[in-house]
Amino acid sequence: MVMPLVVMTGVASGYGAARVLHDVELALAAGSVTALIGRNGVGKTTLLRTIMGIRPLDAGTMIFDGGDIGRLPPSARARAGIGYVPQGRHIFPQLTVAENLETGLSALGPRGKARAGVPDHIYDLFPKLAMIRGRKGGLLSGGEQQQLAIGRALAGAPRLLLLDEPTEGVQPNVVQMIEAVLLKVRAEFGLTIILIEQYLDFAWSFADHYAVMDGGRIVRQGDTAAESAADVAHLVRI
Ligand SMILES: Nc1ncnc2c1ncn2[C@@H]1O[C@H](COP(=O)(O)OP(=O)(O)OP(=O)(O)O)[C@@H](O)[C@H]1O
Repeated sequence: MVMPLVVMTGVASGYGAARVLHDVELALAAGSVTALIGRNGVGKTTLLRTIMGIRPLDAGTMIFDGGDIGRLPPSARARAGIGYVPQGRHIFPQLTVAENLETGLSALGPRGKARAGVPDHIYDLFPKLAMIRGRKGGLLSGGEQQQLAIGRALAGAPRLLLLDEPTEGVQPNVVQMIEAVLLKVRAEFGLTIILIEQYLDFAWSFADHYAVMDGGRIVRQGDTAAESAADVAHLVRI
């Protein structure tokens, strides 16, 4: 059997005394896309933060590519190959599009520092960003900011990409474009992806697997090809 790229066992995490994640068990095959779904406040964002190392691993183990990353700081996890597109995008408003993208190169370590500028393939994936590369991040539309946040994460050449609600606050035609780009990078780079997504139609069109969170645990998971979104909608509805 091929070793999964990510294996989480008994993962617990939270915010100080407020324990949010309890005993999370999740394994991701290399090249797979998993939609992480669930009601508001059940711990989806906290799980991505814990994988990235922004929240501490209070219990359990986190294996990435055969190595234990559970105690590594976020910068080391980024260098190991984990890219993160946070909810709200967190782009730098005073930096230009090009400068924002360059911050993503730090995940490449010394290779990134030696690199002159943003790799062409990022602008090829997002032609709009090439057109507005000199514009300040704070002036971009929601859809442009989302493209920038994804482009910045991809500039670090991750093998695991964590996407927190890429469709939030983005117009339908931009959602389609983002979906097309994600499918392309997945096919070209064999990326493994975890996607937090409220729109089940989008989740089902893009992901191979789904995992439902409730109360800080994964309470159900399966293949999107084997079940319809309607089968799990009641677990997600507010
Ligand atoms: N910085 C923080 N400090 C303390 N508690 C927090 C913090 N961030 C989130 N929480 C709490 O952790 C719990 C899980 O939040 P989390 O954002 O992980 O949920 P979520 O499933 O991603 O929800 P949403 O879909 O609304 O983004 C919630 O009860 C939330 O209030």
